[in-house]
Amino acid sequence: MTLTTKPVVHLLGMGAMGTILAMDMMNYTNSKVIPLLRSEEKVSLFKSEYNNTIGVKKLYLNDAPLVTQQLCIVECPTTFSGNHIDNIIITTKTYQTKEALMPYLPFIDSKSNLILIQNGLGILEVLKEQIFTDKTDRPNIFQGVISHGAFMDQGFTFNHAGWAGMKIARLPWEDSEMIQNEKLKNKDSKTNELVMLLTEPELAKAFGIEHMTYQELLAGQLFKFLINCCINPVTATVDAVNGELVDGCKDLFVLIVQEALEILRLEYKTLFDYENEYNGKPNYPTLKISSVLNTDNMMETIVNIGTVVNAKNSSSMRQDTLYLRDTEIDYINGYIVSLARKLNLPKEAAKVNETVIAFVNLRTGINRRRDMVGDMRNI
Ligand SMILES: NC(=O)C1=CN([C@@H]2O[C@H](COP(=O)(O)OP(=O)(O)OC[C@H]3O[C@@H](n4cnc5c(N)ncnc54)[C@H](OP(=O)(O)O)[C@@H]3O)[C@@H](O)[C@H]2O)C=CC1
Ligand SMILES: CC(C)(CO)C(=O)C(=O)O
Repeated sequence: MTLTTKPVVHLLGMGAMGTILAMDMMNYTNSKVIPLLRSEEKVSLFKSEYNNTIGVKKLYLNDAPLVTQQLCIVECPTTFSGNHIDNIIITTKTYQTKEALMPYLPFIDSKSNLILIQNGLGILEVLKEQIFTDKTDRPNIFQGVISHGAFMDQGFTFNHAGWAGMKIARLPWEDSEMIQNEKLKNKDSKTNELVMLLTEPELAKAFGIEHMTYQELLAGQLFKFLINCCINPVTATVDAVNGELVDGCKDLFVLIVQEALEILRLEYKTLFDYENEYNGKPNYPTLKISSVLNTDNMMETIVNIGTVVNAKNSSSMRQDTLYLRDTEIDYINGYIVSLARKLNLPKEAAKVNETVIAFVNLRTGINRRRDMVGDMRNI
C-alpha cells in the first residue's frame, strides 16, 4: 500500500546504518527525513562543512557509485522544533540509545512509531524498565534486524560495503504478546505509517526490507545474535580480521554457543516451543527453530558466515576497540550474562560468556593504554 501523505521521520543515529537507510528513504519515498544530531556544534558543522549533505558509496555495485542527498532540516536536543514525533528511527549503538532518546521523550507518545535498528539484544528491556514506564503512553515499537555492512568514509559519507537486507517486525511490549498472527502483521502493513513507509515497494526493494511477525524476526535475530556472540568479541580480543579465525575457532565457538543456547532456550521458551504449538495453525507462519538454533548447525553457520562469507571484514566490535570506542559487548555476550542473573541460574551458568566479556574489556584497555603511553612491544 502506498502512502498519500508526506510522512515525517526523525532519525536518531546518523552513522553508518542511519545514513544508508536515510539515503534510500530519500531516494525512493516522499518521506521527510530529519536527522537528530548530538549537539548544536554537530549541526553547525554538518551545515558549514558538509552543506547538510550525506553521501553513500555503494561498494557492492561495480562502479561503486557515490550517491548524495541534502537534508532540509537538521535538529539536535537544544534546537528541536518541539513538534510531535510521528516516526523515529534509532540507529545509534545500543549503549547510546537511552542517553540519545531522553531529550525527545516529551514529544513521543502512544501515537508515535519507534524502530530500533541495532545489533544485539536487551534494548527492549531498557525501553520497558527505564524509558517508557507509563504503559498508557508508550509508542508503537518495532525492531529492524539489519544485515547490510557499512563503515565511515569521511565526515557524513559512508561506504556501503555489503548489501544483505533488513527484517522488520512489531516488538511486543508484553511477553504475552510475543507470538503474533498474520492478521496483526497485515493490519500494520495497511495502517501503520512507519511500516507502510518502510515497505513502500521501491524502498523495500532497494534496501531489502521484509516485514514479518515478531516470532519470525526473533528467530532471525537469535541466529544473528549467536554469530555476533562468537565473531565480534573473538576478533576484537585477538585483533584479527574475520577470515583469520577460520582454522582454530571452533572449540571456543562451541563453548560460547552451547552456553548461550541453554540460556536463550529458557528465556525464549515460547519461541523454542513454537514448532509444536503453532506450526500448521491458520494465520501463523511455519518456523524452523530446533533444526536451526542448535549448536552443530550454528557452528557450521557461524564459521561460514563469520569467517568465509565475511572473511575480509573487520567486525564492528574489532573496529570499536581499534578506534578506542566503547563496544556493544553488554548487548551481545553481556545479554547472556544478564539473562542468567535474571533467571536466577547458578553462578557458573554464564561463565564462558563472562570470560569472553573480560577478554574484550582487556583488549579495549590494552589499546587505550598503548594510545596513551605507547606500545611497550616496540621498546
Ligand atoms: N556498521 C555496520 O556494518 C553494522 C552495524 N550494525 C548495528 O547497527 C547499529 C548502529 O551501528 P553503526 O551505524 O555502525 O554505528 P555508528 O557509530 O556508525 O553510528 C552511530 C551514530 O549514532 C550517533 N549518536 C550517538 N549518540 C548520539 C546522541 N546522543 N544523539 C545523537 N546521535 C548520537 C553517533 O553520532 P556521533 O558521531 O556524534 O557519536 C553516530 O553517528 C549498532 O547496533 C550496530 O551493531 C548492524 C549491522 C552492521
Ligand atoms: C556478521 C558480522 C560478524 C560481520 O563482521 C557482524 O555483524 C559485525 O561485524 O557486527
